[in-house]
Amino acid sequence: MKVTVIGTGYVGLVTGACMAEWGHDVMCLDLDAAKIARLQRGEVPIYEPGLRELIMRNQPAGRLRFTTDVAASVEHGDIQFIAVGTPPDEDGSADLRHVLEAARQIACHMDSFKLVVNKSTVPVGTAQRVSTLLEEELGRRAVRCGFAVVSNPEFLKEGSAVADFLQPDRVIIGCGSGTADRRAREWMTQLYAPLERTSSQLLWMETRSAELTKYAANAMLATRISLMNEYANLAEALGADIEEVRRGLGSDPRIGAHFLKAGIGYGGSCFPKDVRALIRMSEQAHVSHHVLDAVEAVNSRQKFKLVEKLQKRFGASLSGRTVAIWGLAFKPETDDMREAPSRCIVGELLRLGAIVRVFDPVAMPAARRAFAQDLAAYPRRLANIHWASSALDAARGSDALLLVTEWVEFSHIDPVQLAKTLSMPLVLDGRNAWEPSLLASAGIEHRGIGRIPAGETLRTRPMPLRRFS
Ligand SMILES: NC(=O)c1ccc[n+]([C@@H]2O[C@H](COP(=O)([O-])OP(=O)(O)OC[C@H]3O[C@@H](n4cnc5c(N)ncnc54)[C@H](O)[C@@H]3O)[C@@H](O)[C@H]2O)c1
Ligand SMILES: O=c1ccn([C@@H]2O[C@H](COP(=O)(O)OP(=O)(O)O[C@H]3O[C@H](CO)[C@@H](O)[C@H](O)[C@H]3O)[C@@H](O)[C@H]2O)c(=O)[nH]1
Repeated sequence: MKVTVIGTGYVGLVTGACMAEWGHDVMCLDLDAAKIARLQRGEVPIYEPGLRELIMRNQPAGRLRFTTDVAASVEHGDIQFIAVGTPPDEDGSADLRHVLEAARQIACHMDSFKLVVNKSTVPVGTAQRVSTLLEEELGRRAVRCGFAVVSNPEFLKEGSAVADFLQPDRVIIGCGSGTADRRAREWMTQLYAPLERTSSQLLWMETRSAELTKYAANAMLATRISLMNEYANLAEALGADIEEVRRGLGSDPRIGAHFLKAGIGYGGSCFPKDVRALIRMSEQAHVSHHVLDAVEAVNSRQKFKLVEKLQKRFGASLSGRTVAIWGLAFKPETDDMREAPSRCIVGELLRLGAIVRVFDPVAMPAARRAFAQDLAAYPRRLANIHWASSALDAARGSDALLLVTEWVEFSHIDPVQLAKTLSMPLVLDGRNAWEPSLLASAGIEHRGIGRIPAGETLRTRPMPLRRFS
């Protein structure tokens, strides 16, 4: 099928490359000329495992093309995917500027039936707004051609985006019931036909339900994380171990084992903005949102957990202290720095006077841009970031090591060598990536999130509960 994908970010590029892999004839449009030029040269502007291989295979085969030419891209695709960003507006609601602009581009150039598929994460009612905009624009141009708008939210995760797209748990499609919608249903079924091989399910529903499902899913996952972080803080206070609690909880099939990892909070381009957007949607609908408020509040606090632990150890000011940070991206296997907890942590450490030695296996260039932006008003603080060449280089001479992103390569580092490299053998593990006993055997003091430190038991640990007895 002839498909156009508008926007070549994480979602658009993965969608385009995967659809080409399925044999569809795909043209990807972006207004960012530099990005398109790189893609045309065969350079992949983001780090996403497996994506380069897909592009390298499908671009020379002529199934995947990149353009900045709006008219050509509208002409190309019978199916027009909108996969542009929906960043948070000042009040937390999703900014639909790019989505509506993409819809306008289609309307200004289309002269035959088009199926417009919304892949961006958008508030309930957006498909309706896109339909109205198309109708108005076509009316203005006095062009009589039909269209349908469907909602097809994307659930891929960064770091495993290609695999998630090619083998999704399910594909949600929100569709109306008019004549044009029947054609939309047929085309969407053909488009996703390759999924039959993986027995992934197409779930059809009302357009508004599809739009809400996307936010509801992200907020549900964010809720699990915040609740686990609250349990972790409680475990720490009561002398329990959150990893044992997690095993116990996750083995109940009603709860399930996924997304129960406590840590320093969720980040990324989706959970934080989507929880906020759902709060805003609830406000606008005059519906209470206590749970969502709490999810966000817990997450904001959790990002500072490691700094609080450092301050407990070294005092309120960290002036004169050197702190190593392992991992900057918001999660492993991506270079995405959007709402990465590292940004809060590094910013706070610098504010408290520390020198920070940072390392990330792939996100160093993106992190340089992010910190330059965050610290634009504080050039002296920015100068206190040392950009290390390796994980051990970051640890060299540091008073403590903070594990912020759990890249697998960090878990392979020899604890004995690490102990020798640090000036004080203290590791604050923000992702509970290490067994405390492993580091303890090398003489390193390990403090996780909600974990019992090696060698400490209920009997040896001062119990805060005694205060109440
Ligand atoms: N990143 C994810 O993991 C993920 C997963 C699922 C859903 N989503 C949602 O998908 C949407 C896209 O997210 P993303 O992370 O890919 O965004 P992104 O910011 O990485 O990329 C968006 C791209 O769209 C381009 N663009 C903007 N307006 C355009 C226009 N009018 N015409 C052509 N190109 C245009 C931009 O130049 C940019 O390259 C968002 O709504 C997001 O919430 C993201
Ligand atoms: O048990 C867990 C799982 C995740 N996280 C954190 O949660 C954040 C988000 O992680 P993840 O969901 O793996 O990455 P994203 O790429 O942001 O994907 C989410 O957001 C996308 C954009 O909407 C959706 O498509 C995905 O389904 C949804 O998982 C990261 O900071 C993780 O460190 C935890 O703290 N504990």
